[in-house]
Amino acid sequence: MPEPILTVEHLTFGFRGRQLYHDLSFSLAAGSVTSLIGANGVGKTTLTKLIMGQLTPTAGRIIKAPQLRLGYVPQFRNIDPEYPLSLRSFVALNQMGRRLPWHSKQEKAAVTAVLKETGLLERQHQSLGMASGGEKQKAYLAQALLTRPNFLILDEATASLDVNTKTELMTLVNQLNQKHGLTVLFVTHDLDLAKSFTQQYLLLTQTGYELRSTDEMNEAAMPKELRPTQEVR
Ligand SMILES: Nc1ncnc2c1ncn2[C@@H]1O[C@H](COP(=O)(O)OP(=O)(O)OP(=O)(O)O)[C@@H](O)[C@H]1O
Repeated sequence: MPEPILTVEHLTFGFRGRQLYHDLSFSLAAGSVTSLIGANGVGKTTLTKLIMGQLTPTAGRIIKAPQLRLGYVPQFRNIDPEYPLSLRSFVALNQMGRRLPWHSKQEKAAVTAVLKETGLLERQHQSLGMASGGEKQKAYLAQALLTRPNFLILDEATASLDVNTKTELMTLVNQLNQKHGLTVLFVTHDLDLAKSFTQQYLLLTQTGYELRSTDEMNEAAMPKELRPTQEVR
């Protein structure tokens, strides 16, 4: 069993008197692919914020392995067709801490590498505003990959994509997992995607939680809101 890259111990947290988790404990092995599932409002995004250090636990602790480097792919939001940047320039926005006002050779090579890895290289000069939903989502993924994370949180990253595009994105995420040993935490409502593309699931409910292999997932026992696959409107 690989070392845990993240351990949550006895976590308690809530907002204004409403407790979201009480005594939540689990650990994620380096290189594991986990879906984080649960009904609307149960606290999935809040848990990702606690992991990213944007919120502080009321009790308990979150232990990160020293080598952990987090990347975050946000929920897909459509982008104005007039958005002025190309896919390439959008991805390069995440090149933080540049000392020079222009991109060095190495920085350009790093952008090219992530564009290639996400299959966007040929379309790099396409405007982001006019790109397809799948290309936009891959651009967010490429942007997150630019900082070379070894732990990627995808927050409902596929929610408004069509089935083929969701499958393509998750196939790419699985390839990154296999090639680089990337640990993945995939926040989703989609049980089919969780079963097909993740090894285990962390289910949050109002009364507790469970972390199990997706092979053992019993869809009929899942919270009602999760059972039908959410489809694209
Ligand atoms: N900053 C905040 N202040 C107060 N309440 C908050 C705050 N952020 C979230 N909440 C509440 O905490 C609960 C959990 O929110 P969270 O976004 O983590 O749920 P979620 O499981 O990700 O939901 P969804 O599936 O709808 O995205 C919700 O009731 C939400 O309204």
